[in-house]
Amino acid sequence: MTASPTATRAAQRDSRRPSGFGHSATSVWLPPDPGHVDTIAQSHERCASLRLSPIRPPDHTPLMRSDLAVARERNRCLSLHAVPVMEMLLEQILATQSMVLLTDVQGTVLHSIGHDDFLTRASKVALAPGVNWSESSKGTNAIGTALVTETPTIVHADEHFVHANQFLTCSSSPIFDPRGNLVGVLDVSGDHHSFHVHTMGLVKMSARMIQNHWLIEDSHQTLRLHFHLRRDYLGTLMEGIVSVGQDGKLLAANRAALDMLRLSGAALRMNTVTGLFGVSLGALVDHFGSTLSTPLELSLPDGRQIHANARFNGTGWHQLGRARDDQPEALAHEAAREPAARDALPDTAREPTAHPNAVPPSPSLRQLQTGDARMDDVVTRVKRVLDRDIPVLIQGETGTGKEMLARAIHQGSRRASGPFIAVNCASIPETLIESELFGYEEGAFTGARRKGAVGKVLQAHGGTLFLDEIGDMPLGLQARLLRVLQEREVTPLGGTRALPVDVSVISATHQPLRELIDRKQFREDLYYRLNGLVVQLPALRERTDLLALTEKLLKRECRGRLLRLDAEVLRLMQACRWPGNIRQLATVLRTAVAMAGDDAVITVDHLSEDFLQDARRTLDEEPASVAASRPPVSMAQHAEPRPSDAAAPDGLGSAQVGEAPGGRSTLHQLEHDTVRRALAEAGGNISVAARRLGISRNTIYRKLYWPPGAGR
Ligand SMILES: Nc1ncnc2c1ncn2[C@@H]1O[C@H](COP(=O)(O)OP(=O)(O)OP(=O)(O)O)[C@@H](O)[C@H]1O
Repeated sequence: MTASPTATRAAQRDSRRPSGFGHSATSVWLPPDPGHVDTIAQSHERCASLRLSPIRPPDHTPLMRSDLAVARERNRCLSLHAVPVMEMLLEQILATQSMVLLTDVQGTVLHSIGHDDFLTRASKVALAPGVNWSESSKGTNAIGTALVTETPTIVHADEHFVHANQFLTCSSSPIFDPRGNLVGVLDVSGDHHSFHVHTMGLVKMSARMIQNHWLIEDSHQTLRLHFHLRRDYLGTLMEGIVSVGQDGKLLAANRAALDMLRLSGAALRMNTVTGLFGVSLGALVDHFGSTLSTPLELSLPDGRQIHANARFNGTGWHQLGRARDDQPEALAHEAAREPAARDALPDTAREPTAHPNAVPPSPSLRQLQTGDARMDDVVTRVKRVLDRDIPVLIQGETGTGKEMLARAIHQGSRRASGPFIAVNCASIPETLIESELFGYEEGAFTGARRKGAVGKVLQAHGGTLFLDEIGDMPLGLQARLLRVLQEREVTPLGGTRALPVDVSVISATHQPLRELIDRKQFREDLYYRLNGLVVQLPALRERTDLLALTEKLLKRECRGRLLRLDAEVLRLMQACRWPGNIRQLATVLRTAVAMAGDDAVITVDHLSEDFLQDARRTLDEEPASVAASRPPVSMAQHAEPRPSDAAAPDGLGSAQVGEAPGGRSTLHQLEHDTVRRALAEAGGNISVAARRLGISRNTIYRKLYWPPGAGR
């Protein structure tokens, strides 16, 4: 049985009955285990070495609203799976005057819900969305410390480093995505008088629920193996779950599985079901495909016995059976590799092709050209250095599509069949970047994960390593990265053997690296190693293809439905400064599509309050001349689209302006007239007209000089 929210809710209800947790019963605080005291002591040492003050109130400034919106969008999958569980968790602890918080991997609170009385007190110490609760910002606290140790953590009363936080009792559990990456923290915080011994258990169970739900949702057309060392734990939140691809490779796992298998997420993906469980995919399909199958007893490579059940998300077991029959070589190869595959050698360090739902599909470079001249130029320049071993440095504000471009470069290169490994240097806690990048040998350090792990650099072997937010890489590590790039070999932490590695490097930043060099925050030699080709992505407000991009994203969000934006919406979109760039545009459209329900037209009523405020503020502030120069938006000024118009491949306006032939304007004539008028108004300056119309110069030429029906 899978851990369904309902079943678990019942289990939780039962488990709390004897203690009377449902009413305001509290417990006496006792350190949960001997390791707890060490954890707190080590955290206090870290805080002291960071020169944090226990007395001075820490900085509570929350993120700006637009930055919080960006952080939430970045963590959309996490929120999607966590928020329903948070609500359920709150129901369980309602009587304890506490609150439930969700943070991202940097410790920034994304969502908080809770008891009204406590919310008022909590707001004084800024347990609120947008505020950062990492250890380096707030000292020892359950969220920050759980992020460092990657284990469930309680911090009670005066265990908090900062005195102002000592009225709190907090229980946190880290959350890992289906690939084993730490992505955030779930936390319950309340007044320390309301401490309850079962809170930590509830938080841990809720975190497991989030992870299992995410993993199960993410595993399409894959077989899932649910297992445990004890048969009676099958079907509980304690069971391990791994998803297996059609070629027998392991794709994802929950934390319980990784712990039982004693593997990191990256090492898991180098294994096959045969290698780890001693049974082929075909045998599993045969056994569990029958109606009355019973759990199987399987052996792990170290001899431990486990009990396993299997589930399948997809059209049916027979699909997997067919995949198995179609790929005898893959299975033979799988059988031949057996347990040796768990050694993380560089030539086996290729990731299997990621699960189709795990990462967004990579666009081609051509698909990034939607009519903006600066983007055209970026793509042209990037194409010239493809496969020439020239590192690319992508600069641009947040959300401008830096990672999307990096994926497109990888996709267009000879390395496309190799892995694309992205490392966000800003979102990994500073203390973990080194191990995350270079990996570590078993027993290399204490206080965090103790098993060995393959670093991201080695995982990218044969493919592309994407170093996002490179400007945030700590100075000390920059020297180490430079050495790896120069010598093309990596020595994991605690290891002695250097492993050769072949990666193509793309890095990205929103920071002016040259200024960082002047301020001695970025190494000049590393800069010159990374900047073979530097490209600058334009901010959305500078792009001339807002309408084309909007159409593309709207199509993506509508999934085949017919929807258009009305004139006022388009006017506001053109006025908006888009601080979150394309990411923000995508979010605004996604929300609007959802709010529109069955309506055929998106109106101002469907837009989020945040966006409306930003756009209206800009409109209020800008001089009348700027507003007057804004091009008329054709989409909104014409009749309702007919179904056949929706498929028009052109920009938003044109897709909606088709009119019946026979005396009235054709689509082409309307476009032609609009372009001519804009050109006349711009005094014949094609660049100005292009900018005002939101299309590229090339499109202007096409619209003016190509006959109707000619290819675009
Ligand atoms: N050309 C594009 N077409 C459609 N969607 C795009 C395009 N460029 C970016 N996006 C979307 O915008 C969002 C942000 O893109 P991406 O993560 O590549 O930006 P980024 O510059 O790397 O952001 P950050 O600096 O915050 O890491 C993603 O959801 C992506 O799918």
